[in-house]
Amino acid sequence: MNAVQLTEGIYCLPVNLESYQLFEGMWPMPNGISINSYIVRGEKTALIDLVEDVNNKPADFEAELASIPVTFDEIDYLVINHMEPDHTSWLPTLLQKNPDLTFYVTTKAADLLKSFYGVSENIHIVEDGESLELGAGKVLTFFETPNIHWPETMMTYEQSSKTLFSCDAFGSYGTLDDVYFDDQLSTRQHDFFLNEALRYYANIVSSFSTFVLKGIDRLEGLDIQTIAPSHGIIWRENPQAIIESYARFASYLKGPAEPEVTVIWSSMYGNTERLVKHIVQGVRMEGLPVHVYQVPDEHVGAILASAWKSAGLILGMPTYEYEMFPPMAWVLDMFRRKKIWNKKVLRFGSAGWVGGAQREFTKLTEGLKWDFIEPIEWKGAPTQGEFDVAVKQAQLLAKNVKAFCQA
Ligand SMILES: Cc1cc2nc3c(=O)[nH]c(=O)nc-3n(C[C@H](O)[C@H](O)[C@H](O)COP(=O)(O)O)c2cc1C
Repeated sequence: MNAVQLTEGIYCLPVNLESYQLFEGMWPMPNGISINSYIVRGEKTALIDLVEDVNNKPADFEAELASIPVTFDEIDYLVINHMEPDHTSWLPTLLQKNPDLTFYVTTKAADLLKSFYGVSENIHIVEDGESLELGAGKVLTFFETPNIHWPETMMTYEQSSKTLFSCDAFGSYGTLDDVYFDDQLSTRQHDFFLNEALRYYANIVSSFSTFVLKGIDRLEGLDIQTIAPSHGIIWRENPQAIIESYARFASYLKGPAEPEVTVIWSSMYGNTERLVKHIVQGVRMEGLPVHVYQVPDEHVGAILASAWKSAGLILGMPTYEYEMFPPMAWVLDMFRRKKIWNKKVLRFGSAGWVGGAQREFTKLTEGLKWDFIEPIEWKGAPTQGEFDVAVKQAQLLAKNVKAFCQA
């Protein structure tokens, strides 16, 4: 693949990771992901972010660099917006090819450069707002945006083209194959990338939502014509679309999220499962979209995206050894880690004798700022009475969600 030109002297070098890989070693990527590096060329040349040293992917990066053409010894500066290894793990090889390049990094990134790669020379630590003149009109300015997504993170802005190299912020899952810019997308592809942005956000960024909002505030007043993230599509027709999407995703932390309900259920022998269709019916009677996931069949990566976006959650799980069915406890632990907060919530589930799931549910959801309605728990098989209560409680939950979203 060739490098993709953004404008005179500025190129994207996207490298695709395939869908069989797990991102961060745990997140399924049904549509893969791209890792985008950028070249900015004035009289001097800067490389912004790097490729992961995995599955021979650096060979793609090298081919794209050669297509510009830029040789390794022509790279004067390596700007590292973010030290996570998906953007840096090929650094030792790059240094062998060009030992003379100068790093442009934040103070915290300099510490990580040493601990991850033993690099402590040729480092220029940038001040927040500092600029680097590359010549031929190209000027890079650096903005510290800590904790989107690691503490050392910064963004880089190229003044002449008004391009913001935003690293993980404004990124999405999904490979870049034959389209690279938002103006090349069909409506379907546009929706696809916004959905991939939501799933990426829920998996990778959601815990840092407060910092996302701070980062977006920090960019206030900056004339941004292009958002060039380190994952996914480049937004040059309407950069506000992805900025506003990220601001909206971040706002779900405090709620309300969207007027939708996510139902997540698990069942060993079908007693809990038998309530699901009545639950769904109750939500639909209130006219709200409802998304249904079975645990553990569905990976928590997909569930997180739906739960993050929904103002209402309904969770079904039976009792297992005096606690809840364990795969559901794992989902709830992930909800805690990823800050799935401020939701309207209903729980349902079958037990055999004394129960125990509800007790653990109460414990695991402490601190999530969830607003519960009366749970539905019964012994053994559900009766018509439980089916009726399921419809009624799901309807009540949906009503609460609507009121929450209108408030
Ligand atoms: C391995 C196992 C452990 C269980 N432990 C408990 C328990 O500690 N307390 C309880 O009240 N019921 C317990 N039960 C009974 C289930 O909660 C009960 O069968 C329930 O109806 C299962 O719901 P399901 O059909 O949706 O899986 C256990 C069942 C199994 C299979």
